[in-house]
Amino acid sequence: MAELPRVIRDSESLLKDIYSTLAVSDDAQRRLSQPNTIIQVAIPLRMDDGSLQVFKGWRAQYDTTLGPAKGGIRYHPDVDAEEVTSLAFWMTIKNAIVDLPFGGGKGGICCDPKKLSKMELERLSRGYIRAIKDIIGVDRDIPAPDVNTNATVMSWMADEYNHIVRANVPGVITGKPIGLGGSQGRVEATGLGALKVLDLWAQRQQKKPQDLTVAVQGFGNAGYYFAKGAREHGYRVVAVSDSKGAVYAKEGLDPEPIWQHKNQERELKGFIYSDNSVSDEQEQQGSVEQLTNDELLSLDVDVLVLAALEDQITDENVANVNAKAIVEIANGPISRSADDKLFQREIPVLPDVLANTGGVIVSYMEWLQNRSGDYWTADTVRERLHERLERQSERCFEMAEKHQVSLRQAAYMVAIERLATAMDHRGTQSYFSNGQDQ
Ligand SMILES: NC(=O)C1=CN([C@@H]2O[C@H](COP(=O)(O)OP(=O)(O)OC[C@H]3O[C@@H](n4cnc5c(N)ncnc54)[C@H](O)[C@@H]3O)[C@@H](O)[C@H]2O)C=CC1
Ligand SMILES: O=C(O)CCC(=O)C(=O)O
Repeated sequence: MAELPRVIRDSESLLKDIYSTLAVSDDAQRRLSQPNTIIQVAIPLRMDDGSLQVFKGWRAQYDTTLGPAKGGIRYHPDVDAEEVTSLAFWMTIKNAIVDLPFGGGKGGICCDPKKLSKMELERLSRGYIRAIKDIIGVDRDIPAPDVNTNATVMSWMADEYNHIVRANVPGVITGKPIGLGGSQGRVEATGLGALKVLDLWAQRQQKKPQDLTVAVQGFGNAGYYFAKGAREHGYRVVAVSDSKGAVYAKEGLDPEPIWQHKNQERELKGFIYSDNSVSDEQEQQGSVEQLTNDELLSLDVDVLVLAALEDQITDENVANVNAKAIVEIANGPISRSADDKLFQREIPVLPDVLANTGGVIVSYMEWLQNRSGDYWTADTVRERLHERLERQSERCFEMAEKHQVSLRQAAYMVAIERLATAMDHRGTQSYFSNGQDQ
């Protein structure tokens, strides 16, 4: 990569503002401006028809001052070195915000998993681990799920790593299935963590869930659990979308039958017309409409939740946003300049680096449980998740009020204060997760 990754170029003005408010040493500023390690690997895959394809994969470790790198693995046709580096930067920031003893990493394979059979997917996942085995490890870099990867993929990966090192090391990967070292509560943690952050923010604004309408872009793992939990907490979820389209009901949707439909058909489209599993309530209302993705993004709702991918709100469509507040569950769904425009319009954004930390927090708990061999109940996981989110969200809310800045800027300030202090204490001869002394 000839120049700095886009996320760093885009964050330049945000970081500059932070450096002018907080006393951040020049050394720490320089360190934060460059990724630590990024490797590109080739993964040969024998296809079911006997042919050979070679896939490109990456693992980036942006910074490991606070601990081993931590972050998910994404399977998507758009994955490239720049994307994983940006995502690893955000992991560095978010792990620092919620005070985890981890640095930031992210990985991915450029592929379309929908076009691979289950056996091909397993061989590809195992091949990826063989290719990156030297830079991961329970105290080095701990991958986890992200877009298009799940607990089954994580169990293949952990199993492959165990074969390589000839030992059972469940803590090298988190997000595994329960029974194979997975933690209670990990699958739903990202969506429910974001809901907790929204609850805390709404409480502070003296807003009640019953008075708030919600639209969710991205009805995948995170979006589904968010929508389900939001409905249970009393919010009115009026719309959800996936990559092919959206459904809308003014009176509110029940996410459960929509999720069943999506799992059967692999898309939301056609939900109301072809599906018998529609809830009684929806049937009585008979009012579920199909919308385009663009229409969902411009709905006049109290809360728009972005739970799909990066760059969904940009200069091109930010003027169409009619929501009163936005929650980012996806990483980087709002471009930097669109974010500035939302701030000028006084539309608060609960930023990704705080709102989507539920997943990595429960991954941390899984890692702790794997290391101790002592497994916790779902209640214990939930209580600890809520307690950490309450403490760290309050810190961000207070920082925003004290400095009269956006919640994103406040969250970055919390992270950079922690990172810079650790970097200054640590000095320049740091051990890096790639195993090299620098
Ligand atoms: N799974 C996790 O633990 C975490 C996920 N995230 C982020 O949350 C986001 C979603 O992750 P998952 O739910 O795990 O992925 P997923 O793959 O389960 O779901 C993504 C959903 O977004 C939909 N989608 C894609 N493009 C869309 C578009 N243009 N409009 C509407 N929907 C679209 C897909 O159809 C799919 O339903 C990603 O950005 C991920 O990085 C962040 C933190 C943790
Ligand atoms: O669970 C983890 O370790 C990280 C999840 C992730 O990739 C993310 O928060 O974006």
